[in-house]
Amino acid sequence: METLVVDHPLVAHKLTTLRDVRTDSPTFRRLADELVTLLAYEATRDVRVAEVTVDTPVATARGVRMAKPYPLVVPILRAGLGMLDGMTRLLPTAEVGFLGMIRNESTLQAETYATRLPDDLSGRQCYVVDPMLATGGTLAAAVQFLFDRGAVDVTAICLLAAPEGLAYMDKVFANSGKPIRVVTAALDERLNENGYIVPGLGDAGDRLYGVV
Ligand SMILES: O=P(O)(O)OC[C@H]1O[C@H](OP(=O)(O)OP(=O)(O)O)[C@H](O)[C@@H]1O
Ligand SMILES: O=c1cc[nH]c(=O)[nH]1
Ligand SMILES: [Mg+2]
Repeated sequence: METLVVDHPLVAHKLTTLRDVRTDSPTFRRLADELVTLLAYEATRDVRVAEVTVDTPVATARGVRMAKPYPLVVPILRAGLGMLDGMTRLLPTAEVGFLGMIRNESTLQAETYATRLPDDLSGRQCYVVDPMLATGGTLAAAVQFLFDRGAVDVTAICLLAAPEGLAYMDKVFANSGKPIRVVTAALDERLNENGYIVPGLGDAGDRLYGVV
Protein backbone atom coordinates (compact mmCIF):
# COMPACT_ATOMS: atom_id res chain seq x y z
CA MET A 1 0.00 0.00 0.00
CA GLU A 2 1.22 3.46 -0.85
CA THR A 3 0.75 6.40 1.54
CA LEU A 4 1.06 10.00 0.48
CA VAL A 5 1.07 12.76 3.10
CA VAL A 6 0.39 15.96 1.21
CA ASP A 7 3.00 18.42 2.36
CA HIS A 8 1.74 21.89 1.44
CA PRO A 9 1.44 25.07 3.52
CA LEU A 10 -2.19 25.65 2.51
CA VAL A 11 -3.11 22.12 3.58
CA ALA A 12 -1.29 22.56 6.89
CA HIS A 13 -2.95 25.94 7.49
CA LYS A 14 -6.48 24.66 6.87
CA LEU A 15 -5.86 21.49 8.85
CA THR A 16 -4.69 23.49 11.87
CA THR A 17 -7.97 25.40 11.99
CA LEU A 18 -9.90 22.18 11.43
CA ARG A 19 -8.25 20.62 14.46
CA ASP A 20 -8.96 23.63 16.71
CA VAL A 21 -11.67 22.77 19.22
CA ARG A 22 -13.04 26.33 18.87
CA THR A 23 -13.81 25.90 15.15
CA ASP A 24 -17.57 25.83 14.68
CA SER A 25 -19.52 23.45 12.43
CA PRO A 26 -20.02 25.82 9.45
CA THR A 27 -16.28 26.60 9.36
CA PHE A 28 -15.40 22.93 9.85
CA ARG A 29 -17.58 21.99 6.86
CA ARG A 30 -16.04 24.66 4.65
CA LEU A 31 -12.50 23.63 5.58
CA ALA A 32 -13.18 19.92 5.03
CA ASP A 33 -14.56 20.82 1.60
CA GLU A 34 -11.52 22.94 0.73
CA LEU A 35 -9.07 20.35 2.02
CA VAL A 36 -10.53 17.51 0.00
CA THR A 37 -10.08 19.54 -3.16
CA LEU A 38 -6.39 20.03 -2.40
CA LEU A 39 -5.89 16.37 -1.49
CA ALA A 40 -7.86 15.17 -4.51
CA TYR A 41 -5.56 17.12 -6.79
CA GLU A 42 -2.73 14.80 -5.68
CA ALA A 43 -4.91 11.71 -5.31
CA THR A 44 -6.11 11.85 -8.91
CA ARG A 45 -2.64 12.13 -10.41
CA ASP A 46 -3.10 8.64 -11.96
CA VAL A 47 -6.72 9.02 -13.00
CA ARG A 48 -7.22 7.47 -16.41
CA VAL A 49 -7.55 9.79 -19.37
CA ALA A 50 -7.93 9.25 -23.12
CA GLU A 51 -6.17 11.29 -25.76
CA VAL A 52 -8.37 13.57 -27.86
CA THR A 53 -7.96 16.47 -30.24
CA VAL A 54 -9.92 19.71 -30.14
CA ASP A 55 -10.12 22.57 -32.59
CA THR A 56 -9.02 25.83 -31.03
CA PRO A 57 -9.92 29.07 -32.89
CA VAL A 58 -6.42 28.86 -34.37
CA ALA A 59 -5.45 25.22 -34.91
CA THR A 60 -5.91 21.68 -33.73
CA ALA A 61 -4.64 20.86 -30.23
CA ARG A 62 -3.99 17.51 -28.69
CA GLY A 63 -5.25 16.96 -25.17
CA VAL A 64 -7.00 14.50 -22.89
CA ARG A 65 -10.46 13.79 -21.52
CA MET A 66 -11.45 11.58 -18.62
CA ALA A 67 -11.58 7.99 -19.85
CA LYS A 68 -14.55 5.65 -19.42
CA PRO A 69 -15.48 3.89 -17.24
CA TYR A 70 -15.52 7.01 -15.14
CA PRO A 71 -14.20 6.82 -11.58
CA LEU A 72 -16.45 5.97 -8.68
CA VAL A 73 -16.36 8.18 -5.60
CA VAL A 74 -17.49 6.48 -2.39
CA PRO A 75 -18.14 8.60 0.69
CA ILE A 76 -18.38 6.63 3.93
CA LEU A 77 -21.40 7.95 5.80
CA ARG A 78 -21.69 10.00 7.84
CA ALA A 79 -18.47 11.97 7.98
CA GLY A 80 -17.39 11.16 4.41
CA LEU A 81 -20.37 13.12 3.11
CA GLY A 82 -18.51 16.26 4.16
CA MET A 83 -15.92 15.46 1.49
CA LEU A 84 -18.23 14.49 -1.37
CA ASP A 85 -18.96 17.89 -2.91
CA GLY A 86 -15.27 18.75 -3.06
CA MET A 87 -14.60 15.50 -4.93
CA THR A 88 -17.41 15.82 -7.45
CA ARG A 89 -16.46 19.42 -8.13
CA LEU A 90 -13.04 18.17 -9.21
CA LEU A 91 -14.35 15.02 -10.93
CA PRO A 92 -17.73 16.07 -12.37
CA THR A 93 -18.12 12.93 -14.51
CA ALA A 94 -17.48 10.58 -11.57
CA GLU A 95 -20.31 8.40 -10.36
CA VAL A 96 -21.04 8.10 -6.66
CA GLY A 97 -21.66 5.00 -4.54
CA PHE A 98 -22.49 5.08 -0.86
CA LEU A 99 -21.40 3.08 2.16
CA GLY A 100 -22.95 3.69 5.56
CA MET A 101 -20.61 2.47 8.28
CA ILE A 102 -20.37 3.09 11.99
CA ARG A 103 -17.59 2.12 14.33
CA ASN A 104 -18.88 0.45 17.47
CA GLU A 105 -17.29 2.69 20.09
CA SER A 106 -16.95 -0.20 22.61
CA THR A 107 -15.41 -2.85 20.37
CA LEU A 108 -13.98 -0.43 17.73
CA GLN A 109 -15.34 -2.84 15.08
CA ALA A 110 -16.85 -1.31 11.94
CA GLU A 111 -20.50 -2.17 11.25
CA THR A 112 -22.13 -1.62 7.87
CA TYR A 113 -25.69 -0.25 7.84
CA ALA A 114 -26.04 0.75 4.18
CA THR A 115 -24.52 -0.24 0.85
CA ARG A 116 -25.50 1.43 -2.40
CA LEU A 117 -22.78 0.50 -4.88
CA PRO A 118 -22.83 -0.68 -8.50
CA ASP A 119 -22.69 -4.52 -8.54
CA ASP A 120 -19.98 -4.55 -11.17
CA LEU A 121 -16.94 -2.37 -10.62
CA SER A 122 -14.73 -4.22 -13.14
CA GLY A 123 -12.06 -1.90 -14.43
CA ARG A 124 -13.19 1.01 -12.25
CA GLN A 125 -10.90 3.32 -10.33
CA CYS A 126 -12.47 4.06 -6.95
CA TYR A 127 -11.93 6.97 -4.57
CA VAL A 128 -13.09 6.40 -1.01
CA VAL A 129 -13.53 9.56 1.04
CA ASP A 130 -13.62 9.52 4.83
CA PRO A 131 -11.97 12.14 7.05
CA MET A 132 -10.58 9.70 9.63
CA LEU A 133 -8.42 6.59 9.29
CA ALA A 134 -8.05 5.46 12.91
CA THR A 135 -7.85 1.68 13.58
CA GLY A 136 -8.38 1.12 9.85
CA GLY A 137 -11.31 -1.26 10.40
CA THR A 138 -13.76 0.97 8.53
CA LEU A 139 -11.53 1.62 5.54
CA ALA A 140 -10.45 -2.03 5.27
CA ALA A 141 -14.10 -3.13 5.14
CA ALA A 142 -14.91 -0.43 2.57
CA VAL A 143 -11.99 -1.41 0.30
CA GLN A 144 -13.01 -5.08 0.56
CA PHE A 145 -16.57 -4.19 -0.62
CA LEU A 146 -15.04 -2.53 -3.69
CA PHE A 147 -12.57 -5.32 -4.49
CA ASP A 148 -15.36 -7.90 -4.11
CA ARG A 149 -17.20 -6.05 -6.90
CA GLY A 150 -14.14 -6.03 -9.18
CA ALA A 151 -12.61 -2.59 -8.60
CA VAL A 152 -9.07 -2.45 -10.03
CA ASP A 153 -7.55 0.09 -7.71
CA VAL A 154 -8.70 2.08 -4.72
CA THR A 155 -7.45 5.40 -3.46
CA ALA A 156 -8.61 6.55 -0.04
CA ILE A 157 -8.59 10.25 0.74
CA CYS A 158 -8.52 10.90 4.49
CA LEU A 159 -7.97 14.18 6.26
CA LEU A 160 -6.07 12.43 9.07
CA ALA A 161 -4.48 9.01 9.43
CA ALA A 162 -3.05 7.13 12.41
CA PRO A 163 0.00 4.86 12.10
CA GLU A 164 -2.02 1.98 13.57
CA GLY A 165 -4.63 2.29 10.80
CA LEU A 166 -2.05 2.35 8.02
CA ALA A 167 -0.32 -0.71 9.51
CA TYR A 168 -3.65 -2.53 9.68
CA MET A 169 -4.44 -1.74 6.05
CA ASP A 170 -0.98 -2.95 5.04
CA LYS A 171 -1.53 -6.22 6.87
CA VAL A 172 -5.04 -6.90 5.55
CA PHE A 173 -4.19 -6.19 1.92
CA ALA A 174 -0.60 -7.46 1.86
CA ASN A 175 -1.49 -10.16 -0.68
CA SER A 176 -4.37 -8.49 -2.54
CA GLY A 177 -2.24 -7.79 -5.63
CA LYS A 178 -4.30 -4.65 -6.29
CA PRO A 179 -3.02 -1.12 -5.84
CA ILE A 180 -4.25 0.76 -2.78
CA ARG A 181 -3.25 4.30 -1.98
CA VAL A 182 -3.99 6.46 1.04
CA VAL A 183 -3.71 10.21 0.55
CA THR A 184 -3.88 12.25 3.72
CA ALA A 185 -3.22 15.75 5.02
CA ALA A 186 -1.33 14.45 8.07
CA LEU A 187 -0.06 11.29 9.70
CA ASP A 188 -0.74 11.81 13.41
CA GLU A 189 1.05 10.31 16.42
CA ARG A 190 -1.14 7.45 17.63
CA LEU A 191 -4.53 6.31 18.84
CA ASN A 192 -5.63 6.87 22.43
CA GLU A 193 -7.28 4.23 24.66
CA ASN A 194 -10.68 5.03 23.08
CA GLY A 195 -9.41 4.58 19.54
CA TYR A 196 -9.33 8.32 18.81
CA ILE A 197 -6.56 9.86 16.77
CA VAL A 198 -4.05 11.93 18.82
CA PRO A 199 -3.84 14.88 18.47
CA GLY A 200 -6.56 14.42 15.83
CA LEU A 201 -9.61 16.61 15.61
CA GLY A 202 -12.17 14.70 17.67
CA ASP A 203 -15.18 12.98 16.15
CA ALA A 204 -15.33 14.18 12.56
CA GLY A 205 -19.00 13.24 12.08
CA ASP A 206 -20.05 15.10 15.21
CA ARG A 207 -18.03 18.17 14.28
CA LEU A 208 -19.57 18.23 10.79
CA TYR A 209 -23.15 17.36 11.60
CA GLY A 210 -23.68 17.45 15.37
CA VAL A 211 -23.43 15.01 18.24
CA VAL A 212 -25.60 11.88 17.98
O1 LIG B 1 -10.54 3.61 11.41
P1 LIG B 1 -11.69 3.33 12.31
O2 LIG B 1 -11.23 2.98 13.71
O3 LIG B 1 -12.62 2.30 11.77
O4 LIG B 1 -12.50 4.68 12.53
C1 LIG B 1 -12.75 5.57 11.49
C2 LIG B 1 -14.22 5.78 11.27
O5 LIG B 1 -14.80 6.45 12.39
C3 LIG B 1 -15.53 7.59 11.93
O6 LIG B 1 -16.84 7.29 11.62
P2 LIG B 1 -17.92 6.99 12.78
O7 LIG B 1 -17.94 5.53 13.10
O8 LIG B 1 -17.71 7.92 13.91
O9 LIG B 1 -19.29 7.30 12.06
P3 LIG B 1 -19.94 8.72 11.67
O10 LIG B 1 -19.24 9.16 10.43
O11 LIG B 1 -21.37 8.42 11.45
O12 LIG B 1 -19.72 9.68 12.81
C4 LIG B 1 -14.76 7.99 10.70
O13 LIG B 1 -15.47 8.88 9.87
C5 LIG B 1 -14.42 6.67 10.06
O14 LIG B 1 -15.47 6.17 9.25
O1 LIG C 1 -10.30 10.29 16.07
C1 LIG C 1 -11.26 9.73 15.51
C2 LIG C 1 -11.31 8.33 15.34
C3 LIG C 1 -12.39 7.78 14.72
N1 LIG C 1 -13.40 8.58 14.29
C4 LIG C 1 -13.35 9.93 14.43
O2 LIG C 1 -14.27 10.64 14.00
N2 LIG C 1 -12.28 10.46 15.05
MG1 LIG D 1 -18.43 9.67 14.22
